[in-house]
Amino acid sequence: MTISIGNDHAGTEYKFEIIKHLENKGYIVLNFGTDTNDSMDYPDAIHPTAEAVEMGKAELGFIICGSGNGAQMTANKHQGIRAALCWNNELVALTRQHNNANILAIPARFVSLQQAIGFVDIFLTTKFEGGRHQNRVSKISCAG
Ligand SMILES: O=C(CO)[C@H](O)[C@H](O)[C@H](O)COP(=O)(O)O
Repeated sequence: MTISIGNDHAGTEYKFEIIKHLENKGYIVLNFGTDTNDSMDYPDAIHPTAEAVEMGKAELGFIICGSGNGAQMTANKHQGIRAALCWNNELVALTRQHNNANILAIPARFVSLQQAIGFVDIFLTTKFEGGRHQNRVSKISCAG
């Protein structure tokens, strides 16, 4: 499975640790940066990260910034993206089970690295439940 990942300067440290974790598990990772701690504009990294998932180049994605908000807002501008901002294990599981989220936004300044890596594992191993949830997910996209 191929994973898309991107971050702003607040998420760089966590991004590199998450990439190591994913590659150790055999995933192919597409890294859209940033790879430094120099201040940058998160949309510049998040748009290509989301586009890779939207275009099918990656099955799932992770976006990391300080609060996770800006990254999530940016990713959800892409028609094929359902990006969820989560800060505990239950929220991560639920957004896969109920929303079929395909990108997880991680608030690097508000969770530990250990928590973030745990979120990654839950996100990748939790399946969408379909059924009544599929009807709702199908309505997320604006008509037209
Ligand atoms: O998405 C964000 C804001 O909505 C992130 O938290 C950014 O990482 C944050 O805004 C960066 O702030 P900084 O003071 O420029 O480091």
